[in-house]
Amino acid sequence: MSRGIVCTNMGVKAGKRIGVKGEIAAGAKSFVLNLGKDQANVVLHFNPRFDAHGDVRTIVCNSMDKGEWGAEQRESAFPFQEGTNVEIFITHDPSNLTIALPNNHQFKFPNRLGLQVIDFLNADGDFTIKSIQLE
Ligand SMILES: CCCO[C@@H]1O[C@H](CO)[C@@H](O[C@@H]2O[C@H](CO)[C@H](O)[C@H](OCc3cn(Cc4ccccc4)nn3)[C@H]2O)[C@H](O)[C@H]1NC(C)=O
Repeated sequence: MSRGIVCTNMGVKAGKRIGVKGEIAAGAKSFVLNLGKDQANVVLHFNPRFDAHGDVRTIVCNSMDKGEWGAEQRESAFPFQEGTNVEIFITHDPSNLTIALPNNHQFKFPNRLGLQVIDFLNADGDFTIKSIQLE
């Protein structure tokens, strides 16, 4: 499995929206989007698990601060199908990130790092990014 795309110096300020469009592989087990300052300071680790680490069709989110994981947060909605294209939108403010998913699902995750600018994004696992929109 190839490691995914890495974006740096994105300069996305609070209130701006990041749109990530990509393809979920057929037979997908899990994929990751990490957003933050850099790979050791991740304000959102977004990890839909089709079947991984004992989780089935569950979105697991976390943060990483100076290389240390925070507490996991699990979401009930799982509007993903393996082998399909999907678009995910992320916005942030000083308190929260808002993640908009297909089928009008949306949830919030705390901005534990108090990050004001998102510079880093990477993808990993069974997901191929096709486009990234900064608006
Ligand atoms: C109950 C005691 C064990 O707890 C388990 O501990 C696992 C290991 O720490 C937890 O799994 C980790 O959860 C982290 C978030 O809290 C991350 O998701 C860890 O994965 C990091 C990662 C791997 N990759 C590469 C990758 C990603 C997707 C597919 C293929 C490769 N990219 N980021 C993932 O390994 C897993 O979420 C956790 N489960 C629970 C219920 O707490």
